[in-house]
Amino acid sequence: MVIMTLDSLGLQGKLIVSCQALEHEPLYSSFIMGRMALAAQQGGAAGIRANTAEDINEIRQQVQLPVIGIVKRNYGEHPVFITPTLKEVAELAATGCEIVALDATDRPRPDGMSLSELVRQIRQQYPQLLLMADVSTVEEGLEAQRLGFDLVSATLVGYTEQTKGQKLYENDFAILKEMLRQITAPIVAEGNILTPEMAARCLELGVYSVVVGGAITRPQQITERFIEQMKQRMQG
Ligand SMILES: CC(=O)N[C@H](C=O)[C@@H](O)[C@H](O)[C@H](O)COP(=O)(O)O
Repeated sequence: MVIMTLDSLGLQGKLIVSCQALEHEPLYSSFIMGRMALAAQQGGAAGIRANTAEDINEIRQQVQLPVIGIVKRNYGEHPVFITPTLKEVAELAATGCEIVALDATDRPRPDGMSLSELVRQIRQQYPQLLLMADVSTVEEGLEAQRLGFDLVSATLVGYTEQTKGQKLYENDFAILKEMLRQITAPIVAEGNILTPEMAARCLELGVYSVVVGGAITRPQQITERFIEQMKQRMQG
């Protein structure tokens, strides 16, 4: 078993492209996500973030880049859906992905396991995996650091009850700045990074890596933004 260090993956200062499409989305297909990843690699991405073992297996056939794996799974009405339990971690470990990202918010998990116990069990069973904490607040980031996560990502800013309506880029990435001030673990900028300028700004602020999803791999979102700008210009 090869134990990777984070630095050996070459993600520092680089772009990671999230290639995800859920069941209700037009590009829902492992084949298409594999090709999205290939396009990202050709464009110079240093890593890929992807959802489900099926997509990751296809992506790993197409590209040689490190993969951050997640499994989005809904347990009833439960709000925690990014790699919620050990079951999803086991599915990801089987793909050989280098990093597993999981919900590290302070919300209860669907199986009732605490975050610290989950991390303990993952470290014991899958010592080869690097762990990324998807958080929504500075406090959650600090707790993730305390639990020994290898990376802390702002993925869930705006997506929890506590942060509803917030956008990561607001006030020149104020939350990110606060995370960088208080947390010494590598910080990842992820979520609503819509332009190359925003990605560059995050790096300038000192994040370890930037993850961009929809602005590169969700054409329905990209189309909407074009239309919105065009409408605004013609009305204004
Ligand atoms: C909140 C949530 O479910 N985030 C997910 C996490 O993997 C993905 O749907 C996002 O696409 C990803 O975080 C990248 O963000 P954006 O697509 O905004 O660049």
